[in-house]
Amino acid sequence: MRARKYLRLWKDLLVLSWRRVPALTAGVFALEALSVALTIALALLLRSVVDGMVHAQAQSAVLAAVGAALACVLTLVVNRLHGLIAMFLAVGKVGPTDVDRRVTEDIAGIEDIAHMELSDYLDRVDILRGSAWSLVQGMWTVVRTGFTLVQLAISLWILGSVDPRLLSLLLFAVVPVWTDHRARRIINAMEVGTAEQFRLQRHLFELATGAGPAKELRVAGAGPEVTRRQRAAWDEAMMGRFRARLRAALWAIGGWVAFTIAFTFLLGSVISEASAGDIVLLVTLAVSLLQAVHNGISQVTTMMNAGYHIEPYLWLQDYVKRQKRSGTPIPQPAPQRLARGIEIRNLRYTYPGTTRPALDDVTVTLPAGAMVAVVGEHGSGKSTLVKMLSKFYRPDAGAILVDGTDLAAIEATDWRARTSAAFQDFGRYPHIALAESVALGDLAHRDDTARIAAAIRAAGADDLVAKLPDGRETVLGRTFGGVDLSEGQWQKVALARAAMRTTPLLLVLDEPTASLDAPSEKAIFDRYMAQSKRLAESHGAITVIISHRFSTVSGADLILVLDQARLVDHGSHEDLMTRDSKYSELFAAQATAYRLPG
Ligand SMILES: Nc1ncnc2c1ncn2[C@@H]1O[C@H](COP(=O)(O)OP(=O)(O)OP(=O)(O)O)[C@@H](O)[C@H]1O
Repeated sequence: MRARKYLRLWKDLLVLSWRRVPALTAGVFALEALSVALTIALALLLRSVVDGMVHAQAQSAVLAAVGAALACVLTLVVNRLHGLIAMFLAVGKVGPTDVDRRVTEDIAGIEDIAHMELSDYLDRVDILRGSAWSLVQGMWTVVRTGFTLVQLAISLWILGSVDPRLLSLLLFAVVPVWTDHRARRIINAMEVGTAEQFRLQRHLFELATGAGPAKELRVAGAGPEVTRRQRAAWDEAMMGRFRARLRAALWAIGGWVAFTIAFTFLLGSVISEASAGDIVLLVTLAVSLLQAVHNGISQVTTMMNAGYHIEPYLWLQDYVKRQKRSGTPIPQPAPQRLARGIEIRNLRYTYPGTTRPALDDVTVTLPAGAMVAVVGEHGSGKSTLVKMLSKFYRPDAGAILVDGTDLAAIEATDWRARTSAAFQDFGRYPHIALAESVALGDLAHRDDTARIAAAIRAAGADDLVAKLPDGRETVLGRTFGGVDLSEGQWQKVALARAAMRTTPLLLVLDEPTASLDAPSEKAIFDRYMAQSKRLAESHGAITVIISHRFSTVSGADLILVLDQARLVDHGSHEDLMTRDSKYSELFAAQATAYRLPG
């Protein structure tokens, strides 16, 4: 089963290579065949040289010598060309462009984002990152191994014709192949086993050296501790690797020692019964046989090495297939407008790798056209709820019904096209101009400058644009030589992105003003209130806003109060304030702290 999958993958890659670079692909095959022919020809020509000399046939000896010299020169040329074409051009052209693209398309093709939190997935993607060339190289190694086997078979046939005992060399050759295989397996298991430690140490390294966390680490004096942990993670991973490599090396050396002893013994026993020409042929072929076995072994090793990349690649393909299969067979389009609203029914969700649900048995209806606020303490499940409304995760239990249709049955891309969102952990995209960054909110309208300008205005980012050296065309972020922004300014760009879509059914604002000053916050909220009303009137859109500032949510039509993954209360501000609710408790606490009017 596994072998069949490997063969199918190699066949796919060969077909891909043929389609993409047919001349180079044919060239590699031709060079491989030529290389085998030259090796055998050289051995036979050398025998003719010696036999010609022994039997005083000068002319045939000279001719054979010229042929042998030509074969040597050609072998050198073929080897050079092979290295250039096979490894540099064929692998380089197909690997990064086609295979890497397949991997990113596969990953992007998964509807939800739950896999991005699975360590299983992360470990494998870590291995696959930038290693597409290795998959293609693996395929070419298989082709090369095929030609090596042909060379081996011809060499053995000629050796057998001199003395059949020499055929037993093949049996001895199996020993180092097997021990090398074992060694590779030990190394593969170790690579996967230590991937998490390496990811951890890389993360800690970035933490210790990155500009972002530098301030916090210095103030807290946590730098040495982060460095200590990074070193510990590195040492543990390296020690694991060292031990595995040592064991692997012992296996490999053992196999080679056994083979060399057998080879020497066999040569010694047949050399006395052969003619002078045969002896030259035998030695030449034995050397080439040894070379072929050695090549075969290193090719098998490379193939095993490719297995290290093939396994995660196949796992990812299977995973993508399973995910796609588990979706709705015939997804439905999102409605044009919301008539009733979104019904959340007994919703439960637990993040992969955790045991406590982030949302548990949440039931509530968000009426069409409503402005809904979600409040609750940190970690109560607010962001999880809006991410589920955006169809990023599949519920463990319960459902989200959009005008009566299960969200799970609605085409994800269609639903996302009708969703506008500014998330708490918004993206920065520090390599493109501000206008382009805003246009990412709705790529279909990326050239609509009027819409981009309106989105910037809606997010209150006009002032920011006025201050930038090239206005909307200013490249943002220091990483690529652009202008860096403050946290609040980045957040305004994210908000502008969320304002690009003019007809969303769902507008999600997860702490949209957390990094903004009070006047900006007030102005933006007033604008969002107005926008929310406009969207509600035109197509029944629902706005869901998460905020820790109670003064801003009190105007919402419906307030959801989450506490430890559960919905503990819901209603309007007035409703909730008249009751002895978690909301009134939190509101009172904040009012005392900020002297809010009740
Ligand atoms: N990617 C994740 N993997 C595992 N657990 C997570 C993940 N994201 C959130 N959680 C956990 O789920 C629970 C709810 O998190 P969520 O982010 O929804 O809370 P929140 O109310 O939005 O918090 P905050 O106000 O701090 O943003 C928390 O216990 C959190 O630790």
